[in-house]
Amino acid sequence: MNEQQFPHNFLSLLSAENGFDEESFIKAHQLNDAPTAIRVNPFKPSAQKTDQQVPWCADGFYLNTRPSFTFDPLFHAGCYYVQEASSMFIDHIFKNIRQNDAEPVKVLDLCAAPGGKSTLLNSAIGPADLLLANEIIKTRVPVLTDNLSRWGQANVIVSNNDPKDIGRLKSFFDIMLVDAPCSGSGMFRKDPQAMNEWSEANVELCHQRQERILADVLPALKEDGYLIYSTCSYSQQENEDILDWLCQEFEMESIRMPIYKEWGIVETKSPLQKAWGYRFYPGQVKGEGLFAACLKKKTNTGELGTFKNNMQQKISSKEIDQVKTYINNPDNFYYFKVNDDWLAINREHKETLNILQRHLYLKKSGVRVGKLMGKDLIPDHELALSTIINKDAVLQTELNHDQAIQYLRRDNIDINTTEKGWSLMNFEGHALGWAKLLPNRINNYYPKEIRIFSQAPGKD
Ligand SMILES: C[S@@+](CC[C@H](N)C(=O)[O-])C[C@H]1O[C@@H](n2cnc3c(N)ncnc32)[C@H](O)[C@@H]1O
Repeated sequence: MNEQQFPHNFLSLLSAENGFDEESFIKAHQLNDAPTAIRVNPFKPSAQKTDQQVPWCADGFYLNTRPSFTFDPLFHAGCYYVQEASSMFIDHIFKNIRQNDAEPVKVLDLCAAPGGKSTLLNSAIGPADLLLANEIIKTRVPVLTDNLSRWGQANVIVSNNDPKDIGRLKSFFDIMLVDAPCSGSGMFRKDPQAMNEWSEANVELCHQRQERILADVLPALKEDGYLIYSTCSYSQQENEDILDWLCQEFEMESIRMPIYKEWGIVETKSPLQKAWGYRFYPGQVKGEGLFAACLKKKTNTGELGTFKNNMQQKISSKEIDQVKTYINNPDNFYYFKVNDDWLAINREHKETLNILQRHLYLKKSGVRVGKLMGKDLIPDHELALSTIINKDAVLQTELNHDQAIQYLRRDNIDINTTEKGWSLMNFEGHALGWAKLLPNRINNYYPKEIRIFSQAPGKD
């Protein structure tokens, strides 16, 4: 790639940015050697072969080669997420603003699909904290719920709403991440096609949409709450200009982040000198293009009104006791039903769940445990992947790599077993899902929608 191959005017605009090194940027795009990185799941430790740590994220690691993740059962078990390294800077920001704050927090990830930053935030929060991961586009919600189900936590809710709907939850969240839809120039190296769609007119459209999204959702942030704003664009209109606008229109206060020179991140000051931002340029950092910043809200937008809780279904304590046998530390959770399904969420979140059920379209709430059929539980896939399951209450079958791939393809599995009943199908001790062991066959219950379709291991 040479400089002529970037979209018209793209490089000339970028070269005006302080701290931008054009030569290393062009070279990084010419070499086309985007680093591969994963972020490990702290709740599902596994023997990952990792090479070098991502400097701004303790769970992030670069890999020297890009393996076929599709054919790695540990990927399907939720032991790690494949995420480009710059994005993991959100972890650094989150840990800095959470440092001295022992109070539980409600965290919103507004533009969440496919869930890279949601799984990151889910790792960073504790059980008494809650994450609401929202995605406006309905068809993008399943991938978000699948990724969060793999992560295995019960302190997470997924919604499918417009930012305006969320904005009605006045002063509800302590921290919100707006990883805004943008013109995407930061992904040019990984996705050269994105260059064809880039134009100054589109940057302007994205800028307007970013302002609209932020104005709609900001009422939901508490006074003294934090907004983390990020894009994968290099354009000042989508980045520093947005920060100036937030400071001017909403009296927000910029929070400066500690960074080390050797990380290669460029700290910027917005044109009106109101805010700090953090820019990631390929060639200067080991990662893709990213912009991130953090601001504190200094105004009060009122409170959400109170209301009577009359939405809960009547449920029998006998049934709850039955469900509890499948859960570790069962008294830590609140159990509820949605249609015939039993779900569990960390008990601190009962009230919050109730409020969110009233205001939003919830697509996942805590962990779906399964359906009760008389004395039996028909276990849900989410339960298998969760870290709250009581593994002593169920059968477990350890699979080798070939058997695990057969299972993940939803094929017949070649195993000899004399056990009968529902069994977790494990790989290296990590559950992949359920199968039912019958006297003369095994029924494979891996969900059809997420099974492996490709036949031969290859690069993905
Ligand atoms: C940069 S992507 C988010 C990536 C995600 N945070 C991650 O780390 O995996 C932006 C998301 O914003 C969503 N989006 C698009 N238009 C939107 C709008 N008007 N309001 C809110 N979200 C929107 C897109 O569907 C997309 O999922």
